[in-house]
Amino acid sequence: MNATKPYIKVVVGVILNEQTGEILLGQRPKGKPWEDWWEFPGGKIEEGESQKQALVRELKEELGIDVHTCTPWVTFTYEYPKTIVNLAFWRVTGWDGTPRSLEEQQLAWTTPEEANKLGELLPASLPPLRWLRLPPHYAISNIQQPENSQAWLANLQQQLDQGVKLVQLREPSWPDGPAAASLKDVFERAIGCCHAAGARVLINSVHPKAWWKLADGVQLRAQDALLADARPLPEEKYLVGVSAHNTADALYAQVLGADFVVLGHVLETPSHPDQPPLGWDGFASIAGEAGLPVYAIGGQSAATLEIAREHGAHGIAAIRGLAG
Ligand SMILES: Nc1nc2c([nH]c(=O)n2[C@H]2C[C@H](O)[C@@H](COP(=O)(O)OP(=O)(O)OP(=O)(O)O)O2)c(=O)[nH]1
Ligand SMILES: [Mg+2]
Repeated sequence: MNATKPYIKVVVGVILNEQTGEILLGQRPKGKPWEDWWEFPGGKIEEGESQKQALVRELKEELGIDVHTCTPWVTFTYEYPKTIVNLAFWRVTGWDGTPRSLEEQQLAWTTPEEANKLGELLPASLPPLRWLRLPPHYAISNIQQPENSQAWLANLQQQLDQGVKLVQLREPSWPDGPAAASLKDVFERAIGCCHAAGARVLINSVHPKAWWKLADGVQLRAQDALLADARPLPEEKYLVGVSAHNTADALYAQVLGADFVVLGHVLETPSHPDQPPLGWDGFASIAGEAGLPVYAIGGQSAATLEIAREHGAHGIAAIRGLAG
């Protein structure tokens, strides 16, 4: 990056109506750089302010609302022709008052999918719109044995019925190996169930590369991500997730152009009894640097989604089912 450009720290609110999935965007006021371009409400962090203080102040100034529920989401840096902007995106889910235009800017509620119909969006705001399409729950398979396949498929169907929209197929210890034809059969059936329910499926990189495109993308193990020198599947059609255990793994996911990170394990978990957990503070400090949406993994269930979000998670990933 060019060090002579001004470096601006900005906080941005993803104001989310959790019932409809809509977000609030605004058009930049006349007379400002990028006038008339659409953006998330927000602005520059002032000297001595925390991100949260700046967020609350900006949304009061621009929209007249009093934010009471918000959590850090993704922070990343974007280089414009004349400036370098560090953008801290926060999810805003609770506020008093009705957003109204206080800077003569147009406002619009829209979905992440439809946002581009409003007009031109600030370039740095496009990745967040893509990330917002990632669901809060990421279910991970745990079939283990061919004889468990039927019961597991039934359990998968139950999770899909409960609204799970993202699934990872990961069977590193399949008896005939992770490339077995018997496993491919089960995966093909699982992919069929997921697609019928409008859910996307990623295949773990322990399985043959030829299988990844049967699904909607790949979940790279940390060690496989470090060996890749480019994103292994194109962005238009596929998702790429990266598993991370530390800051270096998470930063490398960003270098690869991955869509998201799965970071853990956060809490004690029977699947990793020997390694110490990151804990929520360890998770938060790595997630804050990842520059991508981060799923928390390790000891997660629906009951931990809120605490995960308070520590900067996009959502949670779990193999033991996400209910309860
Ligand atoms: N608010 C906001 N700013 C964004 C987004 N994407 C993006 O690149 N930016 C950049 C544009 C600007 O360079 C900077 C935010 O500056 P701003 O002009 O909104 O700052 P401000 O509200 O404090 O306004 P001002 O008092 O300085 O006029 O961040 C976004 O989605 N929302
Ligand atoms: Mg602003």
